[in-house]
Amino acid sequence: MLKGIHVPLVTPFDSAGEVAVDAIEKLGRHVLDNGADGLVALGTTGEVAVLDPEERSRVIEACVRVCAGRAVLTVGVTGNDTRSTARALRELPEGVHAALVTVPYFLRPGERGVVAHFEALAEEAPVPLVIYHVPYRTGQTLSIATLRRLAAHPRIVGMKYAVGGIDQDTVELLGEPIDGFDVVGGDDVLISPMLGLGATGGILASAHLKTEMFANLVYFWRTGDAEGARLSGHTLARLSAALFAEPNPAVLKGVLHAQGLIPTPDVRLPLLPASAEAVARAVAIHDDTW
Ligand SMILES: O=C(O)C1=N[C@H](C(=O)O)C[C@H](O)C1
Repeated sequence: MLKGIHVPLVTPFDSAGEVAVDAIEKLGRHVLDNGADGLVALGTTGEVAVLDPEERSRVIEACVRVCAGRAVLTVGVTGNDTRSTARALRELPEGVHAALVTVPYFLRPGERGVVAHFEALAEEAPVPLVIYHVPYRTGQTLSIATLRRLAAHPRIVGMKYAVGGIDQDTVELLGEPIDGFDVVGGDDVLISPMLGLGATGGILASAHLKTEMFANLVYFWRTGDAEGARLSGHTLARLSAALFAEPNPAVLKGVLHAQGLIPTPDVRLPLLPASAEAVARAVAIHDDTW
């Protein structure tokens, strides 16, 4: 289900600070036209934490319209308590294909708690689950044994793996692929080595830009063109590093606005707008990338 490039859409705001639904649709169509395999609504990049429930629904509905009949739509469902996360999952509308569910953050319930959480959610969810494993944000590490146990669940179909590096666990996890379970990269700068090790794709904020090149990167690794993959991987990593120079998605929104793809570069507090220098640097690297 999670093969190729999936773009976690930013949530554009208009000049009055409201969610710009038209811009979501325009941007979603733009990245799909340029080779993305799917969209992710309400990711970290979509500033899910600062949207109220009604805004979240409007974002999901816009993405359902964009993806209908043409692409995979995954929706981020955040929460660190099992009951309210299960409720949010049950409320997902038709047209959503999978839910990206974060390992419970901040509480640090331990590995057994994490397994119990996901097993309970998998029973209730109307769509398959993709686990978002990002220990530097959640504060909860997971062993290989736990990852494999979760992967064996028939309703858990993949994992966005973003541990901030590539270590022995990464190599072990990708070294023995599990049938029906896709591991996708979620640390943008590391996507090329992750694909080289066997990740099936990526959920990458950076892929709003140079989407076709990101799609080609997946294709190069899949078809064994190591030279092409290495070259585009290094080039795209430079772009990603510039986009993540300040807290995501501030710089990315600055670049998308500079390109006329979203009406304002605005983010909501506690995020601050990107500095002019960071945006100018990312624009320069972007314009120099092919
Ligand atoms: O929203 C997402 O999904 C992503 N969030 C990550 C982050 O903000 O740290 C980055 C990744 O590109 C996708």
